[in-house]
Amino acid sequence: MIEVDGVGRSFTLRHRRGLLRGETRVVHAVRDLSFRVAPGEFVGYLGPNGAGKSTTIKMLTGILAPTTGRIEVAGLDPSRRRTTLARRIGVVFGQRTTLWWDLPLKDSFTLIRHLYKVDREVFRKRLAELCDVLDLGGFLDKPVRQLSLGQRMRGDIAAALLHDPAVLVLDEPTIGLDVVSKSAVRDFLRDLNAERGTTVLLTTHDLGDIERLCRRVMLIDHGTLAFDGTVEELMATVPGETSIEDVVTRLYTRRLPL
Ligand SMILES: Nc1ncnc2c1ncn2[C@@H]1O[C@H](COP(=O)(O)OP(=O)(O)OP(=O)(O)O)[C@@H](O)[C@H]1O
Repeated sequence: MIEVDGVGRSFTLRHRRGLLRGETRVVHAVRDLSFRVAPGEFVGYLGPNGAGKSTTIKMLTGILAPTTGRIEVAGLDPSRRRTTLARRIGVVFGQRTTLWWDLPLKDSFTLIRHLYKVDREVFRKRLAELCDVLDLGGFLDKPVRQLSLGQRMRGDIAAALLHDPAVLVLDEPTIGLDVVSKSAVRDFLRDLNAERGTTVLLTTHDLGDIERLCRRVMLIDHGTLAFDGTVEELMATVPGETSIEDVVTRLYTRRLPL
């Protein structure tokens, strides 16, 4: 479902002031990244700040084109077929909303139905299902700007799934949520993956998300893939440690690759 082969992405920065004014510097955000995600997998994508996670997600969703290498998501090259790909994937950015701020939540959903050309009857059924499992009924008529963070996040997740995508990419979907909202979002994602077989790639700094949801975890550092295996294999990389938080802290601070 996701194929990444030898992918790199660099950014060229030009110094605007000071002694180096006019000189350029190249930042290699991602280098020689390769992995595959099979249909129905639920994969965690971990890494310290600045490791290259968001850059990877932007390339998977077609927002950025890779400088080198090849990417295929749901059979398409994301940067060349972004519009077609949008019908096959759902994307949730925890730190910003894709909903219309001033409109009632349900109006955002209707706009999305038109954008994605979802059949009216299919949409009605899907929205009813999502309202039920994500418990959206109490705030469908409220403008998005009046929603709490937990309500907004559930709205964003519903919006990403209205067109029933085969792949869901989540960038920190539980950031800032209280324990109850977090648990509701996690339960929903687990059921979605188990029952509908949706492929999920999850970026998070919350290791509880990884523990509760992901069988497989990939770890990126300095733009390269440093670990790819099961959570148990990840734990075994630091013998004697029993908490995933301690293991990941040790790995980040010892500097990767493993
Ligand atoms: N548009 C850009 N221009 C220049 N440098 C960039 C750009 N986007 C990302 N970078 C750099 O690429 C590197 C990887 O950034 P990226 O945002 O992918 O990291 P991340 O793993 O998502 O970090 P975080 O956990 O803090 O969100 C960083 O050094 C960052 O400064």
